[in-house]
Amino acid sequence: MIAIAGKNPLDEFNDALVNDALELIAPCVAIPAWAESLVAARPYPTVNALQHYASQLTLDWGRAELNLALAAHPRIGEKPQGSGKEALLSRGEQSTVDTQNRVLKEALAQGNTEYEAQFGRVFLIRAKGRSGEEMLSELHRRLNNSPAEEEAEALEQLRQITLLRLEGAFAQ
Ligand SMILES: NC(=O)NC1=NC(=O)NC1=O
Repeated sequence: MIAIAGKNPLDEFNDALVNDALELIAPCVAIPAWAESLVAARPYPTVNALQHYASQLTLDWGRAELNLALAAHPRIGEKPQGSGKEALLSRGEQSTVDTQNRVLKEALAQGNTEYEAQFGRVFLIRAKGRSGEEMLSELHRRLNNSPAEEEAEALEQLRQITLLRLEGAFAQ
């Protein structure tokens, strides 16, 4: 949440120095080029215009961006560690996962291990609004994807996570 006394988040972002503006949106996704392009196109007349351009920029993402971004996304079902903004956001997004449910927790851990063995990267899913059970069934479904299908699905989930975080950062 970009909250500086008195100014609305959009004005704050538009008026900020480049490095401050980059810092404001860095927690959305760990893809520097995305943040740099978004900051370079300031000022934005509305939050909608900002979000539209941010969404357009995500269409260029491929495997390299996916692998870059995954470093900042803890596994589903593992309590996101760390004190950074990303960890805070991840904890919020994953708050629906009932980590007290040992059976679910173990099934997610098992699924994550299988997924990583099969696709060579962390399973990524937009967790906000999804229960742990829903994410487990999505994980099982996606284990049947081909590598190409799965890369496309993972990228779409990364786009959703990123744009939801951006929305949150500019919410009044
Ligand atoms: N591996 C993941 O899917 N992680 C995450 N999904 C989210 O929506 N937030 C995360 O940290």
